[in-house]
Amino acid sequence: MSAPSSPLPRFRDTWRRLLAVAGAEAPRFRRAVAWFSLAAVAQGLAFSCLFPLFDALLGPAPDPAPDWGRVVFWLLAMVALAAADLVLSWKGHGFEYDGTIADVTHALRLDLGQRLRGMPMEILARHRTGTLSATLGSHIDEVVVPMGTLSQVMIRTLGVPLTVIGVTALCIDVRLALALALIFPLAVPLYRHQHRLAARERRDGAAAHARVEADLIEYTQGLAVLRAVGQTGARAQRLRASLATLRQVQRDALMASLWPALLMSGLMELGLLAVLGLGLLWVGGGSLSLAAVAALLIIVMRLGEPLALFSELTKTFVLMEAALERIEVVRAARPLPVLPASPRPGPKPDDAPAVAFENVSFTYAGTDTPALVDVGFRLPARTLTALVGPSGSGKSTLTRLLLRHADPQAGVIRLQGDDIRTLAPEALMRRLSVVFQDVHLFNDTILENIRMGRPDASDEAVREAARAAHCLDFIDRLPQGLHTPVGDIGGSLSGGERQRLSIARAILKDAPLVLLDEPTAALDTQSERVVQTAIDALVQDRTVIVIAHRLSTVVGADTVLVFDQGRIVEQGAHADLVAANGPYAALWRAQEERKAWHA
Ligand SMILES: Nc1ncnc2c1ncn2[C@@H]1O[C@H](COP(=O)(O)OP(=O)(O)OP(=O)(O)O)[C@@H](O)[C@H]1O
Repeated sequence: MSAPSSPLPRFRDTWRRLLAVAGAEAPRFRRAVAWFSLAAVAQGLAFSCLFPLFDALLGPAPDPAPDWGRVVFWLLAMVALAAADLVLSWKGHGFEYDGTIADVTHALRLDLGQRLRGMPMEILARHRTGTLSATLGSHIDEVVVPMGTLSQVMIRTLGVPLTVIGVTALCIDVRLALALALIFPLAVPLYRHQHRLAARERRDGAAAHARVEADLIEYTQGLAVLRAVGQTGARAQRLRASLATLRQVQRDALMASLWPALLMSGLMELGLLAVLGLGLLWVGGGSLSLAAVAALLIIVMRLGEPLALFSELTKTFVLMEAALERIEVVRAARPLPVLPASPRPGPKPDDAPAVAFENVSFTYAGTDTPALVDVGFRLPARTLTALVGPSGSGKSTLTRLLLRHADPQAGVIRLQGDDIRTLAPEALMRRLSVVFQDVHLFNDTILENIRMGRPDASDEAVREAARAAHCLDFIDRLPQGLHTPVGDIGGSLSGGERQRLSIARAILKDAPLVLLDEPTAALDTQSERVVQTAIDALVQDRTVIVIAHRLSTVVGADTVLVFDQGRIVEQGAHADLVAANGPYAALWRAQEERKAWHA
C-alpha cells in the first residue's frame, strides 16, 4: 500500500488506518483524540491570554500604569485554562492507562491469529515465519502503544498555533496572525525530507539487522560442522563483516537524522523571531502596541517546543507506518470462499470417482509458468495411484490443490463427486489424511501429537493407532511412554520414528482418502522397512494417492500418473505403460539401471 507523501494527507491516511486497526475500540480512540484537541485549544487560549495580560500590565500609552484588577483576572483565566488543558490531556491519556491499549493489542492479536488460521496456505507459505511472529508480537505494539502519545503531539503541534493564530486574527492584529500563519508551511518540506530519511534508515537498519540475525543463526547452528572442517574463523569473519555493516548503518542514520531535526527547530525559531521583528517594526510605526509584541515574545518561545518534539517523533511515526503495513497485509488476506453446492438432479451416484480432476490448470501467484496444465483423471475408490515424474513436474502441487492450499485458475477438483470448493474446510479435512516427509511434532506429549488425528479419540484408540503404525516399540522405551513430552526428547526421534507417528495420526483419523509422500533414501533400509509396514496398515481399504519414490509402490499401483512439466503425459497400469515404451518406460529403465548399479 503506498501512502501519500504530503504530511496532511499522510496523517489523514494513517488516522483512517489506525481507526481500522483499533476495531471495536475505535470510538474510545476517537474520544481520546477529541480530548487532546480540546486540550490543545485550551493551551492555545491560555497562551493567547498573554495578550490582554500584557495589555493590562503595561497599560495604555501615553501614561502606562498596570490595571491590577485586569491583571489578576487574566492571570486567573490562564491558570483555569492551564488546569483545563491538564484535565483534558489526562482524560485523553486515559486511553493509554485505563487498559484500552491492552484491549486493542489483545483484540488485534486474536484477530490476526484468526486470519492466519483462514489464510490460504499458498499465501501463508509466502510469509516468512519470523516475519509473521514479529507481526503478531512487536509490530502490533509498535502500532498501538504510541497511538495515544503520537496523536497528542501531532494535535498539539497543529492545534496550539492554530488557536493562537485564530485569537490573534480576531482580537489582536490580522497582520500579525498572517505573519505567524506563514511560518508553518516552512516546516512541510523539512518534515517530508525527514520522513524520507527516517524511512530509508528503517529499511537499511532492518536489512542490516536481518543479515546479522541470519549470519548468527547460521553460525551457531552450523558450529559443529564448521569446527569439523576447521572453518570457524572464516565464517566468523563473515559475521564480523555483517556486524560492521550494522554499525555503519546505525552511525550513518544517527548522523543523517541530526541535521534535519536541528534545522527544523532552528528554522521554526528563526521564523518566529522574524515575526517578532516585524511586530517591533509595527510598534515603531505606531500601528501595534508594545504589550502585543511582549506577549508574542513569550508565545513564540513556547510554540517551538511541540515542533521540536514532533520532529523527534518522526522516527516513531515511520516505524508505526511500517508496522501498520505488515498488519494490514495479514488483515487483507481472505480465506478461500466456500461456494454454495450446486443442487444435484438426484441422489449421489454410487460410481462417483473418489477423486476426479477435470481440466485443472494452476499457476502459483507471482510466477508465469503454470505448475499444472489441463490435468484430468478419475480415480475409483479404494485404489492406489502413484504419481511419478521428474522433480518440479507438479506432483506436490497436485496434492496441495487437493488439500485446497489454493484454488486452480481453471478446472474442477471433486471428491466423491463434490466440488471441493463447496466443502467447508473442516468437512474437506475430514475426508483426507496426509503423511508427508516433513513431520511436524507439536510441543506436547506423544499421546496428544497422535490424538491430533482425531481429537475425541480415547487413550486406548490412540494406543491402538500407535500399535498399527509400529510406534509402540520406540514409544514404550521412552521414560513416560505415550505421555512423554516431545520437548523432553527433543531431536532424539529418528526420521523413521517421526514418520511412523505421523502415520499413527493418519490411521487414527481414519479418512477415506490418504495422500502420501513416500519416504525416500533419507531413511535407512531397516527404518524404511518398518515405515513401509506402517504405511501398509494405513492404506488398507482406502483410496491412496502416493508421490512414489519406490519401485515396489509404482509396480503395485492400480494407476500410475506420469507427470512432466505440469502435464500428465501418460497414465495407466505399470505393465501397460512399460509395454507402451513411452516416457514412463524410459523413467522405469533409468531406475532399473540405477538399482542394478547399486546392487
Ligand atoms: N510455492 C511455490 N511458489 C511458486 N512456484 C512453486 C511453488 N511450489 C512449487 N513451485 C513450482 O511449481 C512447479 C511444480 O512443483 P512441484 O513441487 O509440484 O513439483 P514436484 O514434482 O513435486 O517436485 P519434487 O519431486 O522435487 O517435489 C515447479 O516448477 C516449482 O518450481
